Amino acid sequence: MSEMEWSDGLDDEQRRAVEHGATPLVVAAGAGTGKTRTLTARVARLLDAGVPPERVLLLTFTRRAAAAMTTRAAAACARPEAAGRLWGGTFHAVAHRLVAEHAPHLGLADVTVLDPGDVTDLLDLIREEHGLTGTGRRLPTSQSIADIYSRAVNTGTPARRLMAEQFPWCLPHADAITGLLRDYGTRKRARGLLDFDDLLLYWRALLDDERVGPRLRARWDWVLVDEYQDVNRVQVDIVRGLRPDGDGLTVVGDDAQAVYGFRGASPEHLLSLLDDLPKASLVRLERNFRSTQPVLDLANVARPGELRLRLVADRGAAGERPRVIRCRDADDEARQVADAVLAAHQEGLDLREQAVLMRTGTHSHQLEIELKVRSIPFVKYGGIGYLETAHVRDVLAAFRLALNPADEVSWYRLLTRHRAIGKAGARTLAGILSGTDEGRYDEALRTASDKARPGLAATLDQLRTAQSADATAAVVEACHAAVLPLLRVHYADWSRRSADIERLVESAAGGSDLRAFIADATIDPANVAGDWAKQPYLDEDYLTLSTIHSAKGLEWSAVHLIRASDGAIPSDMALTSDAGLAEEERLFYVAVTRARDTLHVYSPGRLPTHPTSFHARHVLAKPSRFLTPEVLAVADRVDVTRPAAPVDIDTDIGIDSDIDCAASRSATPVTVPSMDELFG
Ligand SMILES: Nc1ncnc2c1ncn2[C@@H]1O[C@H](COP(=O)(O)OP(=O)(O)OP(=O)(O)O)[C@@H](O)[C@H]1O
Repeated sequence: MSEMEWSDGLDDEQRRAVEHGATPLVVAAGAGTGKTRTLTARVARLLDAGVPPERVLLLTFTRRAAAAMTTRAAAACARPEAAGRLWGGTFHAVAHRLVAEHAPHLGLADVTVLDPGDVTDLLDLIREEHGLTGTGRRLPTSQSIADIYSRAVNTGTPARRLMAEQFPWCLPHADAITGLLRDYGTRKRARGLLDFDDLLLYWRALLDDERVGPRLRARWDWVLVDEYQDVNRVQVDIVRGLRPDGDGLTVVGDDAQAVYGFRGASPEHLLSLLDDLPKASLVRLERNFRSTQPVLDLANVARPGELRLRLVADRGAAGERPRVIRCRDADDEARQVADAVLAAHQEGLDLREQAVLMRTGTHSHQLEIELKVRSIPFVKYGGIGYLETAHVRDVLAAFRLALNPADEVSWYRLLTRHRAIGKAGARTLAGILSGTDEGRYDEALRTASDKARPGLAATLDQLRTAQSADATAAVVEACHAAVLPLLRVHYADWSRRSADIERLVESAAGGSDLRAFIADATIDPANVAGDWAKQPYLDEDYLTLSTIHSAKGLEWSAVHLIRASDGAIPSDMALTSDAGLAEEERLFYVAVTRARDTLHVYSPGRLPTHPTSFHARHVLAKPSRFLTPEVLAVADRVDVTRPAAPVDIDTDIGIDSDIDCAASRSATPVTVPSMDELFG
């Protein structure tokens, strides 16, 4: 009945991909060519052909994408019940399900997942033992150490080499850091803790195991992977382990949109799949359903990568040429953007249809001030994800303590939220509270300072109640009561955060399995805030400010790309390596392909040396090297600089890159290979 529905409106190439048989299929899909629609239709076709939903595994980069695709696929073939039976989710979520299912084979009594913030907390907790505390000299942050760990594990690079190449300021502490990282691995194993990288390493180990591997492989006939250009080495091994000869495998990706090199991803993985699987077919999607041809003309000349896709607009040749706007400085840039946004709004374009994209979250500081002054509501995404969800993680820490009073990392986290408890005090108290001693709560109170004691006593009271409660709702309520006063102490914007927390608490209390709730919320933290956060402080209509990373996969009618100056895009942090520079070029491509109708690219000639200070020194900046003569030839150039601004010297600006983290390993009957050799 439903063929028409799932195949409705597909173009010829999309249809070829959807109707392809069981041999391996690589879909090279340019920006805006309907990857999502194609993958969804392929799943729907499989279901329509009678494939049992549980034989299909769909791996995506966000939970939201998986949910949307499985629901739509099931609906398109009139089998809504199939949505819940399909295996769909992020690599980490599916890994968690499988690792939990095979916990006994892995020698794990329980599976407790550490999110990237917990990893930093655990490193913070144990760094003192490795001589990495004190105020006598500048020391690497726990965040930097977590980054070193994760990159070493994800790329198989020894930590010392990695430090020499990418974290030179950490090299004087190399011995202490490698010692700390070995200890980190040991502690995790001893406590049954798994970080995000462990989830993938354990999944790979299960596939490599001679008893479990064949059973896992036999579970699915069809494996579909979205955004394959963003998989790392371990994820490649998992996909190949699931479908060794490639039969039933479909991967979709775009080598020009690979932007997760810092997590060990590489566009090479997409390209090498074609070499590794001789039976593989390649379908190229080049018809773009998003943008006007003038926007695509710019995207096509800016496009890096091997696949050489040339996008053609389904909408025909008409459209406004992109503009490259040369402005004097960051303030000027902010005014230009605000003017353009308001002008478009006056002409009827909702703010929601407009976005400002930037390489790094700190680039919009001047613009945010300008928007506030001119009463333009906006919401900002990216770059501050973990800080934004810090309060969510505080509640999760309380939930974990309700289930497991020996969880030292969660104690540490909650203790650092108290008035008058610093990191050193939190380390000592976490050691006491996570012990087995009957009188540990009293001992902790005796150890705490006079100032800290009342707050700590209140927290411990509530947690004791939570630990002895049976019903999930009662556990959740006591945890909520424990955390609320801490939010007030710790966060200036606590009232907004406590509104978020109420949603989260309601949702947790409504379920029966708090353990599963915690695991879900830990594995997909950004979605937790997105799904449950109320946003009462926003107008109905607001402008989006986003890092390019967070804008991936999204689209707006009008896109303003700011700071297209060398040192910002490409980020000066990336200029030291060819690979880094290539990734910046792909980010530029991702940014320009988000625009449907209007694309404005701004290039200030002077940039502040510090993102937030009003008295910051300014340095001169060249236009981004990605604004090549070919790019400029397909754009209208607008110069709003004053003649006085010279622009021909090198940049010297210190701009952070927004970097994610995570880290990992462990062992037992199913052998997970040791990563310790990386930390020698
Ligand atoms: N066959 C089609 N006919 C009409 N519109 C389509 C078709 N396929 C996709 N689209 C539309 O094109 C737009 C882009 O699709 P989608 O978001 O799936 O692209 P994408 O390939 O994932 O893009 P990107 O890689 O840039 O994120 C969407 O608005 C989608 O509805």
